[in-house]
Amino acid sequence: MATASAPGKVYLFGEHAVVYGEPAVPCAIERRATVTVEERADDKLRVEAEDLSLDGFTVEYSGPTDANPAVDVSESLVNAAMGYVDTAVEEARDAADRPDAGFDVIIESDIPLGAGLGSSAAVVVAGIEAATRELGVELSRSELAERAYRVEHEVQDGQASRADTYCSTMGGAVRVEGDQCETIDAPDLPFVVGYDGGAGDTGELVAGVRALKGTYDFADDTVRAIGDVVRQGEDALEAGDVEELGRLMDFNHGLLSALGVSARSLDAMVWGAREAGAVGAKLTGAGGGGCIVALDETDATETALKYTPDCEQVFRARLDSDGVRLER
Ligand SMILES: Nc1ncnc2c1ncn2[C@@H]1O[C@H](COP(=O)(O)OP(=O)(O)OP(=O)(O)O)[C@@H](O)[C@H]1O
Ligand SMILES: C[C@@](O)(CCO)CC(=O)[O-]
Ligand SMILES: [Mg+2]
Repeated sequence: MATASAPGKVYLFGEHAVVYGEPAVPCAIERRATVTVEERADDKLRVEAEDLSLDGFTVEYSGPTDANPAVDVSESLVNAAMGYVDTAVEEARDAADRPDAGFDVIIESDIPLGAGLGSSAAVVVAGIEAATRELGVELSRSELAERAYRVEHEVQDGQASRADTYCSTMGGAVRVEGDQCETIDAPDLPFVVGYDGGAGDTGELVAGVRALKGTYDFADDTVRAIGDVVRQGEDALEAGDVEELGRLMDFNHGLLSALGVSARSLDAMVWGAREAGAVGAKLTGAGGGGCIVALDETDATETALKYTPDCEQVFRARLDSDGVRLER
C-alpha cells in the first residue's frame, strides 16, 4: 500500500491566458488531496472517493470500456470523477510498464471540487505518485509533473496548461510559460479565500475562452493583456510590493470577467473583499463559480466575506512549500 498527497493552489495571476502561452504564477496552498493505492490481484480498479459529495462514492469497474460498473451514486458524477482517476492510473501503469495492474484507490481531499483551487491536479499528482510507488517505481518530480499534465490535457479535451500540475508537484510559487516551468521566490502572502459553495467545469470554461478568442481580435488582445499583467506582477513580486500585486490582481479579475469566466457570486465576493480593504481580489482558477483569492493582512476581508450572502466559506490559505509528499 502507498499513500501520497499533493496541494491545491490559488492563482496570483494568469489563469486561462496560460493555456495560450502567456505566463502565469500559481501558488500552492496548504490544502491537500491524499490518495492511497493498493495493488489488486486482478486488473480491476476500485475507487472510493470520500469527499466527492456528501456521502462520497465507491465504484468498481474494469476500465473505461466497462459498460456496467458497480456504482452507488449517479453515473454523471462517477463519469466526471473517473476521467481524472482513470487517466492518472493509465499514466502510472505506463510509467511502471505494468499495463494490466489493478488497484484499490481511496481519495480523501480537503480541496473543494471544481472551485478553482486545483483539486483535479492535486488528485492526479498524488494518484500517479501513490500508484507508481505501489508498483515500485520512483518518478522524478519533473517526470511526475509532466505525466500529471498529460492527464489534465487529455481530460480537458486537449486544452490545458502545465501550471496546476507543476505547482501541485513542486509546491511554493511557480512560474509557467508554455513548457517552461520554474519555482520562484515569493514572500508569504496573506491569502484569504472566499468560496461560494459552487463549481465551474474547467474544460467548458476553457473552451468558452477559446471560442471568444477565435471570434474577436479584442478577446485575443485581452488574453495578451493578461500576460502583460503577469509580467508586471513578476516585478512586483520580486520587489515585495504587495500594494502593486493587489492592483494587478484587481486588473486581472477585470480581464477574466471580460472573457466571460466570472460569475455574480465571484464578483460579489471580489467586491466584498475590496470594500473591506483587501489590497486586491480576483477569481482563481477556471472560474464560473467556486473561489476568489484576496490579499489582506488584517481580519477585515475574512469578516466581510463571512457576511457576504454569496460566500459559503472563508479561510486563510498559507503557501505550501512541500509540493507532492509520500505519506506512507
Ligand atoms: N476528492 C476527489 N475525489 C475524486 N475526484 C476528484 C476529487 N477532487 C477532484 N476530483 C476530480 O477533479 C474534478 C474537478 O476538476 P476541475 O479541473 O473541474 O476543477 P478544480 O481542479 O477543482 O478547479 P481548477 O481547475 O479551476 O483549479 C472533479 O470533477 C473530479 O473528477
Ligand atoms: C483555466 C486554467 O488556466 C486553470 C485552471 O485551474 C486551465 C489550465 O491552465 O489548464
Ligand atoms: Mg482543475
